[in-house]
Amino acid sequence: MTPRLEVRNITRRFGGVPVVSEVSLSVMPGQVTCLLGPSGCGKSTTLRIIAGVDWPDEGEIRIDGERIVAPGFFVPPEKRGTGLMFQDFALFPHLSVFDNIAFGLDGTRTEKRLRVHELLDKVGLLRYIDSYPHELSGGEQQRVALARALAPRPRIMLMDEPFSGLDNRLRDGIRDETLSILKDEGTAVLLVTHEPEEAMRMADEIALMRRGRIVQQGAPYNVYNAPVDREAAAFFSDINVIRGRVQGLLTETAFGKFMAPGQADGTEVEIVIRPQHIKIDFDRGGQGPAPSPEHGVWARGVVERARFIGKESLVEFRMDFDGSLLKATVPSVFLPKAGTHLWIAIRRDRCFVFPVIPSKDWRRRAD
Ligand SMILES: Nc1ncnc2c1ncn2[C@@H]1O[C@H](COP(=O)(O)OP(=O)(O)OP(=O)(O)O)[C@@H](O)[C@H]1O
Repeated sequence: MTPRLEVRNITRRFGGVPVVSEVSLSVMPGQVTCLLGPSGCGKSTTLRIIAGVDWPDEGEIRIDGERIVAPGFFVPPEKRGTGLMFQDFALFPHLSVFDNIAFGLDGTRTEKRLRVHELLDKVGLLRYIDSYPHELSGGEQQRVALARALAPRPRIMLMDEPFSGLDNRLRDGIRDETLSILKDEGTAVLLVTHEPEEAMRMADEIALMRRGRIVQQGAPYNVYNAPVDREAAAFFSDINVIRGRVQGLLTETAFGKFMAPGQADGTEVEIVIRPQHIKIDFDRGGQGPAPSPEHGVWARGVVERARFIGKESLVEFRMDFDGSLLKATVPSVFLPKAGTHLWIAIRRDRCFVFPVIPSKDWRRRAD
């Protein structure tokens, strides 16, 4: 199937410094792809290039297989069939809801009325058709902005942090509603966000961006459960890092030996595990032999501190093996006293093993 949007190797430099480097990504018809990454990594610049308000120094962009950007070739923004929605993409204050939505529409008055009615019905705001933006709440204005962006049936919707201006209580509801309207219209979407939860909630596909590059693209489940490196794992949640050195393909840790396939002897490796994947054996209070292996491999540690953090508790351990610290989140309120000895377990299939990359090399690797 031809991708709705295909970005091939685009690079953009400002003052000779690359801000977007060899970025390639695609969005299939009817799919939501999230461009996810920390502030300043080049997400908005990529989106602006696709929208046609900026241009790349190198690379090519196609929509439905048609070239819209290539060296020496540039289709103007209004001819690309893209819809835009930004956080501060305000409605026209002097126009009614109807006129705001009909603004970019071609066709007869009747055709426009039909389309505006259809969209206002979808966003549940038909009763406000003759109201003015200042008479609507922030969430309602957002829904009108969505209807306006969708009105001309864009081939692809480009959304830049469209929900970040909304207060927390509203945000989840509007996000879900927006997603169902976009799916209902069959619109392909490229959504820029710096929030992993938002990307996981909205995306069919996540493109993870860092220092101007896409470092991983895949379904949310895969990006979360098979991160390419430690930094990718840490972007989605708090992590534990267990350090070790490879000897004959194995690394010795508090939890026994770990396989480190493909790593040469002497290589320093990091075993990464999320705090929610660590189990605690509360029954035997760290006494006696290690518990049964059904929850994984066990090691003993002493509680350093325990805190209640909402729906769960966070327990920090100092490991007997090497004095390192590990964090575990446990459901409900369970706050063991500091100094208590406990057995804790990790499942090998929840661990990711990565070679250590010295921090000074991160930038070199990205450039
Ligand atoms: N016109 C410009 N001239 C010079 N530098 C720019 C320009 N536009 C963006 N940059 C720089 O490029 C980098 C990437 O910016 P961009 O807005 O694309 O990042 P972002 O990932 O969208 O971040 P945020 O989430 O904070 O908006 C930043 O360091 C920014 O200062």
